[in-house]
Amino acid sequence: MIQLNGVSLAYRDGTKALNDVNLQIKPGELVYITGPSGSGKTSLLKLLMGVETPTSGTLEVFGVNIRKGNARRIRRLRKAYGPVFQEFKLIDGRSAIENVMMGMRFLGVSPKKMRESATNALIRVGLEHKIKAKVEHLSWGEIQRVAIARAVARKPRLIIADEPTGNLDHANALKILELLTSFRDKDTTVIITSHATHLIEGQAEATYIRVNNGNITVEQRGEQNENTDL
Ligand SMILES: Nc1ncnc2c1ncn2[C@@H]1O[C@H](COP(=O)(O)OP(=O)(O)OP(=O)(O)O)[C@@H](O)[C@H]1O
Repeated sequence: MIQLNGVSLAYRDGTKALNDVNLQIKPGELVYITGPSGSGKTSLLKLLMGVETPTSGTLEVFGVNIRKGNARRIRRLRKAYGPVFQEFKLIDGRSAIENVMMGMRFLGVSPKKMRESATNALIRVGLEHKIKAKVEHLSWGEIQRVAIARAVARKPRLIIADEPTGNLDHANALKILELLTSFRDKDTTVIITSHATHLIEGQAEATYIRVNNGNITVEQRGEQNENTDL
């Protein structure tokens, strides 16, 4: 469960990124975050990841209070995340599988198990033929798939993807969204930010968070919120 009560975030220079956000995300939800550039989408993700802490209000992720002074528990909480962020670049000169395994370094998993999970994740994203390919030789769509494999090989409870469709044409963007959403199950929450509202609006079962100038509105479609406690 993710719970935000009256959460605001102001950066050190005084920029107010989020104002009084109230939100609850249940296990197994598919959540899209949309909104114009600079509206606060990434700031919201940074809070959920514990990279930033609320300036006011309370934020709890899987029972961990995201606040200053709670760094150790937040670090441990990060094992439950599967981040697909542009900033976490893949490492050139290394193969797809090496990159996926690097994402699992701090999980305390044996090298054999890491290789097995990484191989399965690459197969799941359709890259079985590129397992040993150096990432700099891959297409942009394939790079996104490696990034997704790196996230899901961690067997996360929360997959967070920031603009995963950027730089992709319509058909490939749709495939990446389909792939990401396919990892949602009753224990795995998937949160995706996107500018591309035309790509994501069609979902029958999803929660839409629209961010505008630091304020959010939430629309829930379909049954997913009824069933998550079963
Ligand atoms: N580290 C920071 N210090 C100061 N201001 C910041 C910082 N990061 C973001 N901001 C500001 O906070 C506001 C929200 O930014 P944020 O990155 O969350 O927007 P966004 O909706 O993700 O935008 P985009 O779609 O362009 O990525 C913007 O005004 C931005 O300039």
